[in-house]
Amino acid sequence: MQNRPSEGGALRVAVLGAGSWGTALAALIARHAHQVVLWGRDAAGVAAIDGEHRNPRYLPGIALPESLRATTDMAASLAGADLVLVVVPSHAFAETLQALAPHRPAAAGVAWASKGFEPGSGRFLHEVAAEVLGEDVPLAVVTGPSFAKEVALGLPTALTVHSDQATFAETVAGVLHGPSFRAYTGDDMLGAELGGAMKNVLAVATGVADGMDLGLNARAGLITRGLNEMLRLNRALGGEPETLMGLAGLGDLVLTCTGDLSRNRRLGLALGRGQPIDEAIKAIGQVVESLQTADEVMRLARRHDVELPIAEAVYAVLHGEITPAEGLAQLMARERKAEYPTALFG
Ligand SMILES: NC(=O)C1=CN([C@@H]2O[C@H](COP(=O)(O)OP(=O)(O)OC[C@H]3O[C@@H](n4cnc5c(N)ncnc54)[C@H](OP(=O)(O)O)[C@@H]3O)[C@@H](O)[C@H]2O)C=CC1
Ligand SMILES: O=C(CO)COP(=O)(O)O
Repeated sequence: MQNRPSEGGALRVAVLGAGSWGTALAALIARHAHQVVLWGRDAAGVAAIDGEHRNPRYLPGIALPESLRATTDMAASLAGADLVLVVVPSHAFAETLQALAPHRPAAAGVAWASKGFEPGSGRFLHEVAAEVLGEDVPLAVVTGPSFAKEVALGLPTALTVHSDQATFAETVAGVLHGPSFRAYTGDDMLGAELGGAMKNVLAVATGVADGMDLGLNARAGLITRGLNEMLRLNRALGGEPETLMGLAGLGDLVLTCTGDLSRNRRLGLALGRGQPIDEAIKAIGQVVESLQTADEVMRLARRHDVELPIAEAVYAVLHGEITPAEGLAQLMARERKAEYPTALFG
């Protein structure tokens, strides 16, 4: 792996995490003529990306740009970087930030495309980032409906970049935006992260329902009432409702609840068909964020006294406390009530 000097207008971007999403985003940014170095911890995977321009484990059969460089040396990936994009699973987020901190060039802001919370604490990733990196480092979250495979294939995609610093959101959106990729911006990191995390839990619920052949009405009902759960927790936490009605919330919820490329939906499908959870996780063979996120969503819900019946049923199914059939019975037996007992907007 050899770094080249950057040319006019092109930024140097370090992408940390060489799984399916990190590789797809690195390839997208490299196709936009920026200089991208992808860091991964697996030497064989990195060698295939750097030398053969492919990632056989995570994006089989997809050609990557020849300009995309890859390395297992994190310090080398960060040398001269204008921008850092972290794309590891949420459980590895804090340790990756700690590892990158000493090598981050002073001017490089840090964005991430991971979806979830810090396991065990329920902390948002922007809270973790501010603590590890310090309050002065520009931070941004990249989120929205975006399956890695489709982005890697160059299919049209729209997502959103939220930051407290408008200029940093513009910088991050600027490297992502291109002929087949629309990157919007916003300033609500909390709402954006909440949507991206919660949709994974709700995708398990619709997967379970579809696995049990409960029909299309059940699926639409779960998506809509799931959105309501997102909005209720978001209101208690102080996020903007508009964020949840956009790409970071509704958009990603619809994608993940209906698209079979979703690993969280596939976990739900397997559980709904009666497959044991360990077998299902092994068969998926990639990160399934809901396994940690369900715990953290319920931790936040209890802390803020918000009722989330669908997320709670998913939590109980994932922990083997109830069967999918019992989860369904539990949801259907709930009291009849107003659709909006309290206003969610305004
Ligand atoms: N895939 C997608 O379509 C999308 C994913 N996301 C989010 O992106 C994040 C990453 O997921 P994704 O790329 O899909 O996951 P994958 O399962 O495709 O890949 C996981 C990657 O993370 C690496 N990894 C695992 N643990 C660690 C660790 N402790 N330190 C460093 N690297 C580690 C793996 O390395 P190794 O191979 O060595 O195990 C692998 O490169 C998740 O939060 C996910 O929700 C968001 C939008 C779309
Ligand atoms: O976040 C995603 C799409 O936006 C990917 O979803 P899964 O993690 O369920 O595969």
